[in-house]
Amino acid sequence: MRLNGEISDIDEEDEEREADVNSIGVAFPLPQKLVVGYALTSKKKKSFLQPKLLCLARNKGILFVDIDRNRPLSDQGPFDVVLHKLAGKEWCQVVEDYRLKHPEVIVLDPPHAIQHVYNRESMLEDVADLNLPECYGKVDVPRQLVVAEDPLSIPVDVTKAGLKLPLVAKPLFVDGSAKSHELFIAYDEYSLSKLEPPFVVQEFINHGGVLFKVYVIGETIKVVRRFSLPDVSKPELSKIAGVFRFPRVSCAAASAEDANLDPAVAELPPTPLLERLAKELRRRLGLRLFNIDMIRENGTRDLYYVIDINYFPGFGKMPEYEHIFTDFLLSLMHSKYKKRPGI
Ligand SMILES: Nc1ncnc2c1ncn2[C@@H]1O[C@H](COP(=O)(O)OP(=O)(O)OP(=O)(O)O)[C@@H](O)[C@H]1O
Ligand SMILES: O=P(O)(O)O[C@H]1[C@H](O)[C@@H](O)[C@H](OP(=O)(O)O)[C@@H](OP(=O)(O)O)[C@H]1O
Ligand SMILES: [Mg+2]
Ligand SMILES: [Mg+2]
Repeated sequence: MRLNGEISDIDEEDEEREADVNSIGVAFPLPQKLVVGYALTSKKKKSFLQPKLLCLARNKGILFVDIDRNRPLSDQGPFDVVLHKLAGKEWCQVVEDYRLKHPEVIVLDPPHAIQHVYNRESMLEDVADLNLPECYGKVDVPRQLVVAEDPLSIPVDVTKAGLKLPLVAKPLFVDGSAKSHELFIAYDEYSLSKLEPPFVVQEFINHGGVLFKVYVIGETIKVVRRFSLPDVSKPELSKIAGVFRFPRVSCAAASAEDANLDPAVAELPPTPLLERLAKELRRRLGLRLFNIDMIRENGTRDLYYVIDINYFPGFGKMPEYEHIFTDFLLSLMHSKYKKRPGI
């Protein structure tokens, strides 16, 4: 099946099969309700556009079409939905201009909203402002400060801000590169002066070595457990000095779903808490596709910290993402048509 010269996810063999069936008149053409243009890195295409997703989508009448970055976006399609995650200011501008010119197309998600979570300072601001009712637990963010340029002033700034050791340093900007996911643990504030700004310095929260990844796709949420960095004990802290580098720590982290964990560590955050958090963040961030990394302070039952928010994360690792994502796309269409006057 071709669409304005674009090749869809249906491969040639499938095309032939479809044509054969249609030519002898024993079946109707597959229903086509929704065209989704995608602009993704090859890594993302591989992890997200898996055969199972494409097959399910096709059965539901959803067609994924690869956007050609070398041609104007408006000349391609027409699309019902544009799904994108590519780095660079130029690309952001292309998508922003397209959104203004084509308000009828649902763009996932608006570039300005994505930029907001590509900065580790603004990323957590909305969580800090939330003030959710505390009936199911308290959600906070670790205390942090931004080191913009002068690393020599860090020890004084850390003391002034009252940050407790150990500390985590993370690059301020997230741009999809391996370097922007490099993390440092500092056992003393002086060692941080060796790092290259800009970065954020955050308090390390002991959390029993398990992290909760809360995936959000529209109104659906799904939480999984992942192994995380181990706790730092007081004796360890007093014995060790220096700063230690962890390249791409979260990506390397394995699933902890089937692990034999201490029940107090393994217990998932309460669903009503996660639902409220996701709903509020969806609204405040203006994003529909993201995940929230949450930890529970070790030794507490209900003190949670959000440490990271990722735009259009690795949904390929989310259980049942194929069904959830395709249903989400269809729901977008339903709400779009419901909004039309007279329909
Ligand atoms: N403040 C903290 N306290 C304790 N552990 C932390 C803290 N911040 C980060 N970590 C640990 O380091 C990991 C990586 O940190 P973070 O999630 O911020 O980085 P990232 O590169 O943005 O990850 P992702 O691949 O999810 O985008 C976390 O998954 C967690 O295991
Ligand atoms: O799903 P989690 O564990 O959160 O990890 C994701 C990161 O948060 C994303 O930043 C990665 O996507 P990009 O490589 O497109 O930034 C994303 O890459 P992927 O989609 O290729 O798996 C993941 O590494
Ligand atoms: Mg993370
Ligand atoms: Mg992240």
